[in-house]
Amino acid sequence: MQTRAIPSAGLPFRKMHGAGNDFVILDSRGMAPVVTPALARAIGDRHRGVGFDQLAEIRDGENTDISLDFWNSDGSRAGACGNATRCVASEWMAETGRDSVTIRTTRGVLRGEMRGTEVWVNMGPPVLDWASVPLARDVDLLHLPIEGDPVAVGMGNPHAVFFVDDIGAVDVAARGASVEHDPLYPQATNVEFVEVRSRDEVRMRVWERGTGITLACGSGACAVAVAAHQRGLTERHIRMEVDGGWLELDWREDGVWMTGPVARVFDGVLSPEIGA
Ligand SMILES: N[C@H](CCC[C@H](N)C(=O)O)C(=O)O
Repeated sequence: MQTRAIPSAGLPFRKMHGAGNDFVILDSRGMAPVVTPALARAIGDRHRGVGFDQLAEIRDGENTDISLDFWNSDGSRAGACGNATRCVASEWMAETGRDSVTIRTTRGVLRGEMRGTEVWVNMGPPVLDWASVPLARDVDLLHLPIEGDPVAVGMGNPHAVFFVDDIGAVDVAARGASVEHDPLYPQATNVEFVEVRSRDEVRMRVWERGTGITLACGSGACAVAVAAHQRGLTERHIRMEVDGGWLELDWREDGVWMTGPVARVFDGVLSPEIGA
């Protein structure tokens, strides 16, 4: 795809948090996209760039209000990013005064809407067939042949959800890094660890594919809500404590809906040298 160069005046960006999941957001509406894998890595470098969990590039809608592309800090694409979707949906509705938004992503059209003061986003239905997660072969998604008996769920990106008795005892970095590249996941996977506290509340910690430990992961939270309900552990509507705060998930007929805190942190301008 044809990308444009960073203008000599620099590239404006916005830094936002969604429950501590942190994003650099670029707005390329009306222009060619600017992000390449190398630029994503440069901006994502916390010493030489800005640092982020994901980079989100807003693009013109295609029969939608807007489109969104997501990148990880290692330069790979993230097929879904629930918390950045909530951040952008919230900003767009505040700017336009509208109470709903449609967003095209690589997994299809997502919808955000205001419910009172809360911004809810429908992250779409879970993907529950092995080839589309994707997994390498036909296995029982509810009991993967990986130590720790995880559940596989696709939310536009792959997830492996582990249920544990004591989340404080899990070495998220060590386990996450090894499961991320398990051969059962040909495109690698995001890895979630979950302690179920009641039928409506869980605690979750996450290792993100291409990024590492983050304070929250929206698509991961959706995958956890689906996995926990499928295992018979929780209701369809739950509260989830993550390292960066609380999310609320509601698995309905039309998809997994999610809400939680969003924060605008700062606006800045990247110098053209960042891409050099
Ligand atoms: N933080 C994101 C998910 C990033 C997933 C990414 N690490 C991938 O490669 O799939 C979220 O809120 O959904």
